[in-house]
Amino acid sequence: MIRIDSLTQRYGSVAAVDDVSFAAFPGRVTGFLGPNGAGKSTTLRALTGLSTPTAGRTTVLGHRYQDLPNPGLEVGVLLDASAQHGGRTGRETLVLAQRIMGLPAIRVDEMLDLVGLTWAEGKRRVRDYSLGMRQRLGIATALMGDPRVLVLDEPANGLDPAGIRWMRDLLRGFADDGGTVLLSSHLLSEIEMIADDIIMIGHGRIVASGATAELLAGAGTLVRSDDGALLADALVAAGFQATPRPDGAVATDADPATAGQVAFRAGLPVTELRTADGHGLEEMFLELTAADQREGATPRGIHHPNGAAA
Ligand SMILES: Nc1ncnc2c1ncn2[C@@H]1O[C@H](COP(=O)(O)OP(=O)(O)OP(=O)(O)O)[C@@H](O)[C@H]1O
Repeated sequence: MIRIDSLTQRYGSVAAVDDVSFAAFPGRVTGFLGPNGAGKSTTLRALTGLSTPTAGRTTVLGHRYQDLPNPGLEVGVLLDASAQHGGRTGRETLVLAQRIMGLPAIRVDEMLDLVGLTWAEGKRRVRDYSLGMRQRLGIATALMGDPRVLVLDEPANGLDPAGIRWMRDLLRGFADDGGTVLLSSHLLSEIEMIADDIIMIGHGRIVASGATAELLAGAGTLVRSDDGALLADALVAAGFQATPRPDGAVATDADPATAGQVAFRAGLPVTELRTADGHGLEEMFLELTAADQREGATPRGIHHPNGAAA
């Protein structure tokens, strides 16, 4: 599990990330979606200990990344595939990672196989790799320590359609085996296809979050009580769909009056009850991306100004 709690990162007077909170859960692929410059990389850098946040806290599996004694065994990270040393071969890059993590040498060949890099490609220098090959090498490094969590910044960049499908299947399998995947992208179409949950960021703030299907449908009712899990159980028992959101609210296909009655019968005091007003995710994303709205855009619709993590 990954938690980002009230993270703020300022560069001078600019808040690249402004009071951001969310969580990524085991068994799920969480897509971190936002236009260029929204604050995705800044958040992931703070999460992986590469920068010290101005305020807030980030944890992976309950610990700060910096406090993990052998982080590669817990968290696979790929932030910038082009940052690998161009003078080393792909194989040398993996051997370094294998030795740093104290793993058996066989892992290098296993990882080359896993990411579809041939023996000959492994012998080539990274500077002669295509971006897609670098992404595969980066994913091989990230997976080498058999971690339970993956943090990937724009991993599909440079992959061809077959490569994107390969990566999608790989991440799906990783999550289905109980792993936690957090990956960023500036492409809604890519995130839609791969992510179970979406966290959307714009101008350094979370503007929408929740289960992908629910966000894309964008309608229904939003109901909140102190115990979101119990409330979701009660709604499901009453025959409705109910999805607990990372911020503690529950989205359901019950109408607001019915959702309120279900909560009342379950003895759960309702603290918020409203129609999820269906402002489409795509429209919101386009609004954020529109060049003429880069400054001062007011996100609407499924909007969680507090962005509280579950
Ligand atoms: N070291 C830095 N110094 C000053 N400003 C920075 C620094 N790093 C990032 N920023 C600014 O912070 C904002 C967020 O950048 P960030 O790289 O996190 O965005 P992003 O969502 O990852 O974008 P992209 O999709 O283009 O990678 C941008 O306005 C960027 O210019």
